[in-house]
Amino acid sequence: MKYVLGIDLGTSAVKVLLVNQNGEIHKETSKSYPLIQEKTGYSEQDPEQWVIQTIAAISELVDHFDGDINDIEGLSFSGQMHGLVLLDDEHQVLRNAILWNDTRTTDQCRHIYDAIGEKKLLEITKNPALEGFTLPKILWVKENEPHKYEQAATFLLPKDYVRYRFTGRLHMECSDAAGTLLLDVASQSWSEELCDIMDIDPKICLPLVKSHELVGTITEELAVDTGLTKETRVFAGGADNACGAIGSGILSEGKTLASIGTSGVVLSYEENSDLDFEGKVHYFNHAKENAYYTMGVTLSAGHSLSWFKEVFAEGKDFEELLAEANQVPIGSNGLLFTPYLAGERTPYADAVIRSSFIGMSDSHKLGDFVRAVLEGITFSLNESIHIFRENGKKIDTIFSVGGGAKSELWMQIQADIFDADIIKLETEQGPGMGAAMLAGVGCGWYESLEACADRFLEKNQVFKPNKESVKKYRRLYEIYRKVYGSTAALNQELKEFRK
Ligand SMILES: Nc1ncnc2c1ncn2[C@@H]1O[C@H](COP(=O)(O)OP(=O)(O)O)[C@@H](O)[C@H]1O
Ligand SMILES: O=C(CO)[C@@H](O)[C@H](O)COP(=O)(O)O
Repeated sequence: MKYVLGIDLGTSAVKVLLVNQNGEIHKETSKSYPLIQEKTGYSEQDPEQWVIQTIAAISELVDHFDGDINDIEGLSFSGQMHGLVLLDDEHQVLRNAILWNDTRTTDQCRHIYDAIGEKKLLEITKNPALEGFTLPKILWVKENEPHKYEQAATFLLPKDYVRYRFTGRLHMECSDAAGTLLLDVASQSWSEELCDIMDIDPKICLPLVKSHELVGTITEELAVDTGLTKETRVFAGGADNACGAIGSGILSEGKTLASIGTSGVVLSYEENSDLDFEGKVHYFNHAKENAYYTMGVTLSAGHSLSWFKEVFAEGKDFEELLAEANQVPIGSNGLLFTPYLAGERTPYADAVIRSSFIGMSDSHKLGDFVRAVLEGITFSLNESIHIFRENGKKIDTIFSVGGGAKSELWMQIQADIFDADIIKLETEQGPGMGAAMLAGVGCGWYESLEACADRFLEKNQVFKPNKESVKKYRRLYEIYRKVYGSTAALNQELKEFRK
């Protein structure tokens, strides 16, 4: 039996799947790394930690592998999007990576609009200027750390950096490059016009490769560190949401994905690059060739639950917390939560907004708060579904992945709030499975991603919406939607008191 590795470089941890030719997960490992949050709105990670923990996860997996190591034929990557990794001309990292959920770049976004105009930006990149994207981060470094910017020879996205360390080869890959705001999404090439207008040397943009492309084999050093053979083939991989889509079989029109990882995402497959959502949702290249997807993003989805657990329920694990929430009725006994811990993207592109608990009373217990957090995150994702439905998309079935899909309670809450069937696959690790599928197709096991998906992906469970619960949640959702408007101005005033 032959195997591949699917490596998902998430925000909370790197997760590695060892998958065989039938799509069965033979082994999996995970290693976490911290977020560095110097100030409110800042979010960074040390790229060296990604490399160290990826090597540690693979070598642990290899140590426990009882087969022939030569049978692990290839690997590929899925990665958290948008994060800026700057390298000097000797390929040394110049500063911590500035991540997708870092919102320090509001001024730079304004500058982009002033320089290009919203219409032109949408024409080229298909997306608005949002704080999380990479171009505003490059401009922030240029303005605030000019000495670092002057030394920068190139930039990379998180998984492209780890792949570079595995192979010694520098590339960027299209599905991730789409999230930089420097790519002409329709032609899948860097926009020289944008570089020119933003006064960025186009030489810092690396050659682009496709997700399934073979970029090389692992270096001798990495083979020693991981225990893999140096013949192990490395395929480019994709943005985590594009890989999550592949790993859930979102490979044709009409299919929808909900992912609850650190962020939350609702994603819809698009055949064409010429639809117009007026920038209300993100519009990126898929990791399947010549395909696209649209997507709404909740910045702090799983992150809100992890934050709550760390601050208010230290020592409890997720299962215990969710069991308490399961004792609480729909609506959390009148408690509502908005998941704006680090600002928001869809539908409110607002870096200043912060979270609220509305309706707290002295009768509320821990379980009420946990349920309110789960419901608030899911209401936020429902706002993206709302946009898709308003634009004529029929959404009656949704594939759900990410850490949040480990919980049956949360899957049922999704079914009831989204009013759609929620499908759980054999693994909740869609992005890692998508990366493994790119490697499997790259190794020639299957002639297409679709053929691979037919063999690899199996439904495990379907969560159906309950009519009574759907009705209750509709009423609550209307109340939830009023919270943003009622708290936006208050948060502007509170801004000066933040760290
Ligand atoms: N047992 C669980 N039940 C529900 N949610 C969980 C559970 N375990 C983890 N999570 C959620 O999943 C999130 C991590 O999901 P993951 O997909 O691994 O994220 P990332 O890819 O961003 O690192 C955590 O922030 C947490 O909120
Ligand atoms: O910024 C986005 C998408 O635009 C995020 O979805 C990141 O790609 C991080 O993903 P997770 O770590 O939450 O999977």
